[in-house]
Amino acid sequence: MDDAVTVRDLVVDRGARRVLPGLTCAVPAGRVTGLLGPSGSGKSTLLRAVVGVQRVRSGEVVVLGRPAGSPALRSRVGYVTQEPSVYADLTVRENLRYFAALYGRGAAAADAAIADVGLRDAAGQLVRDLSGGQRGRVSLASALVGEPELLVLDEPTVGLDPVLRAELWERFAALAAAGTTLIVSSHVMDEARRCDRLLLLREGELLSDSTPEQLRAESGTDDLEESFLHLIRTRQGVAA
Ligand SMILES: Nc1ncnc2c1ncn2[C@@H]1O[C@H](COP(=O)(O)OP(=O)(O)OP(=O)(O)O)[C@@H](O)[C@H]1O
Repeated sequence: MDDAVTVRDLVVDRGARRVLPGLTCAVPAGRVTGLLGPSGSGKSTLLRAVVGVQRVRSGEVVVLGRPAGSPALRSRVGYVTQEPSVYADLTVRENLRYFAALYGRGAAAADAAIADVGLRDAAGQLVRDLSGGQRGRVSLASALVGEPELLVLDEPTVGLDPVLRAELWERFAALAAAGTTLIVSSHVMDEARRCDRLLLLREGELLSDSTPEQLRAESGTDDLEESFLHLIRTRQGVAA
């Protein structure tokens, strides 16, 4: 299987801190890859490097065959940050029509993206009047509307209720089935089971690159949270 993203020996410093000390990993094309790890482990930093907005000290990040951040990737990669980046003084529909137009798409694509994130009933509302979770979904829709080949989503389900969260994960799986590559960061281990592949980060190091099934088998538990803890303890044991 082809890799949509390859990261080799990536070193990133943020402030005085070395956040990624030499990370090597890959993201398979047409799959949902979960990027998991505790708060501060470097997930957002890695995602920023993949979309080409992170200053890197050394190493290589190749995205869809080109260096991360290449102008040619702009319309092929969608990025949704933790902070919703949409226009508060426009309605949901106006936001989506605007983003659709940027990608050369029309009103039908905008409406479809609104429906995809479950906001049809709020389409006429100003974004500033929405809840935080709803605003996040508008941001997600603004990336979906461009139908990018690679979708990079930084904690897209934060603040969502379980029903919506499940619906979004179904949507991610459907996108992957249609050929889109998704990288989804989360620190909710429950979401790990919905991924085809899992990258587990801890303090900027890749603890594991496997599937949910492999992870469970290796640790002898069905609980992915337990598996993660098992992995950390094993590594600490090895390091001691
Ligand atoms: N602008 C910055 N200047 C200095 N250090 C930073 C900056 N942004 C992040 N860091 C540090 O880099 C480390 C990794 O941060 P990062 O946001 O990549 O982690 P994360 O795994 O995405 O965390 P979370 O799950 O909480 O979003 C943290 O220790 C953080 O304090």
